Amino acid sequence: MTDNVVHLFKDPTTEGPTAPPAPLTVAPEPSQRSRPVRVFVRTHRAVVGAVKHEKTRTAARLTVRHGAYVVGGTRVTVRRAWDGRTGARYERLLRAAEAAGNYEAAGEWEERLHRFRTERHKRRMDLLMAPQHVAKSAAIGAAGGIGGLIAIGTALAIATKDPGDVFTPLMALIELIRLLVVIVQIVWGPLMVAGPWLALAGLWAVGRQRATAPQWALPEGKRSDDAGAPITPSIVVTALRDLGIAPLRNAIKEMGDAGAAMLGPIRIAGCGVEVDVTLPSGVTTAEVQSRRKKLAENLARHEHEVFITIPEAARTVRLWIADSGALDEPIGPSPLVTDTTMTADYAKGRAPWGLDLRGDAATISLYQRHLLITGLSNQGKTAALRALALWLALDRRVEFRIADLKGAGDWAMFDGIATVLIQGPTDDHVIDATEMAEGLVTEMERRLQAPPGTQFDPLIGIVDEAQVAFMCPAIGDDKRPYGGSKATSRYFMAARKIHNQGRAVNVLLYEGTQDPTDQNLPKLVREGAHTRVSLALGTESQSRMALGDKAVDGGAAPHLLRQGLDKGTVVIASDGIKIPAGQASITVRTHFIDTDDAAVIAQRAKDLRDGVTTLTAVEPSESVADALADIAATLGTESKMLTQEVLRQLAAANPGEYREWTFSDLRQVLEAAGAPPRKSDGRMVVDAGRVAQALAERAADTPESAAR
Ligand SMILES: Nc1ncnc2c1ncn2[C@@H]1O[C@H](COP(=O)(O)OP(=O)(O)OP(=O)(O)O)[C@@H](O)[C@H]1O
Repeated sequence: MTDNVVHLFKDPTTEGPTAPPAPLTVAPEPSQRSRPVRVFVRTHRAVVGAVKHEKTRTAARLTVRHGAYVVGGTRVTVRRAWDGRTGARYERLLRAAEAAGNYEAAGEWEERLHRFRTERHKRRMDLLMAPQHVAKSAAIGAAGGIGGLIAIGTALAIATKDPGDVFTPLMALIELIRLLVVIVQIVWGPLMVAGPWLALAGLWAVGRQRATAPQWALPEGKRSDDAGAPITPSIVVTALRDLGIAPLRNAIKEMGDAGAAMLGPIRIAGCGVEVDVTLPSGVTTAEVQSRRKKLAENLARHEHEVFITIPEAARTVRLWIADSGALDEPIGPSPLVTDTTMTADYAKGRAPWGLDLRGDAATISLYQRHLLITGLSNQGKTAALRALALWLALDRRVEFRIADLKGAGDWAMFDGIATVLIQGPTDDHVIDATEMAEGLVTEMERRLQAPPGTQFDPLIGIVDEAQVAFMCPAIGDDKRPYGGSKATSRYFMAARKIHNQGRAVNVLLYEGTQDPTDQNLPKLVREGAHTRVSLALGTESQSRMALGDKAVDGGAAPHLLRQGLDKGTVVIASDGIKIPAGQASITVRTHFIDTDDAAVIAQRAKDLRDGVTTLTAVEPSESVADALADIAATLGTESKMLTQEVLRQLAAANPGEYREWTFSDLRQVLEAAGAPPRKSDGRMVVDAGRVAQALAERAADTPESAAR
């Protein structure tokens, strides 16, 4: 290698020591460069930060808390002193008794107040004469005392033979008085300094004992103390006072500590307590009921843990207040599951359904009562209805015909018990369900025509998800719709007929429906049920549909049940279940029987029976009335007839079908058939020609003709 060779790499020996890499920084965009923050903004931030700092808050709470103890303690002490010296206490109790409407007690307090005033007057008169008495007594006492001491001194002088001893006892007394004065002089200074502090400490102690500080000023741990605390009269009265009802607040303020006079005894009732509150005049029970949420919060409970009902006594509300969280505990299995020997008696027995809020077993009689159960989706409607059917199935005389218009298998275990079991949501299933209901009507009419006194086995028709039937758009060959709530609607009319006349002959209809509206649960159908049951619903108006106005006005509130959390909790309006006197409804937490347990119970029911063949559809009932043909028959040979007369003759010929028909029902049928009533001489008549033509068109309207 020569010196003129140029290397293509660096000579490591010629490199100096490597410098550490420079740290990378991101240079801000010129526009992002921070501007200096203004002084007042910085000051504002600093002040807000200081105020919001936890230490500042703790200090503020501490100050307010102890200040409130002293102020509150002073108030309490002054009030006690005032009460002790005046008739204020008697006056307060008198007002409380008056407000509670207890005039007997009011009379007694008035009497005591009068006595107190008379005695006070006497004491004051005595006090006027007191100075003279005191002066006289002091003079006599002093003279007597000095005389006594001199007598003792004289005896001492005789004994010691020293005349100077005559005054020795008197001088000893004077020395004692001087000593006392010296002691008082020494103690007075510190007493004057410590006295106010001692008084302050006393007031603070009274305030602390009476808890006069506001909740927010209490230390963290003590603040939430009353959440779920036991219910005492004072808590109930305070909760009522703070309800936001002015006359109630004023009346309670007037009553002061005696506000508890409004309350009856607080009784343990199941997993909570129950207390009756007699409201002062000017406060309505409805006003208290409408503030359930606020009342619950004032009582440190959730809304669903407080129930307000109206008992028999006038101006009284009954509060049931659950122990905190108790309603969220499971209630245990159904006796139907645990007692494998259980049987049922349709007429005299009661189905074990669950527990009421007091924790007592809730049993229900199903004898001769139609039933309706509603609720939002997935709240336990089917399970609750099925639990009743499973109990009934343990009475081998009961025949079931079931249409489950959801068809998810919830009722599958009744295969082999029910004589009809339709399962599915389609229009065809609704048609089958309608024919099943019409079959019940036929059987009911047959029974109604039997000789009086004939006994019939119970026949229970169950239509679960009945809203599917009411909303079905299908129309039959006779142009009558299966769904809807017109006089021509087949399911609706069948349900109504069973409601009207089925009870007495033990033909009953149980319907389960979801999320009720006027369309999917017509008024006449919901009002036809004797036992009305509701799970959680969305609105008060739905609760009124489900249970009726009377129950809701009396405090029934399924719309306040918690969707999803209160599954299986039902509100019941029925005379089949024991409802406390004066109440219109009762809340029951039902036992949950799942599908597997239901199948086991169903198997027991099958074992009691001789083997039932279950049909999955029914033959259309023979007796379903053909309104158009009946109208034509009524017209006979007449060319026209007054609509009123047609209605009268229809009702006379088939009262079961037409007794409740009105002009609008008649018109609907005729219009649907294309033969509407017309006016003749200013009066509405049915035209025989039009009816005959409609019948002829209907006869010609076959599937084949439609295809042509
Ligand atoms: N008594 C009960 N206690 C606790 N949970 C229950 C109770 N009854 C039902 N459930 C729960 O609710 C679920 C739904 O019950 P179910 O099918 O009876 O409701 P549904 O209201 O009939 O529903 P759908 O919307 O299908 O009509 C059940 O699977 C069960 O988990």
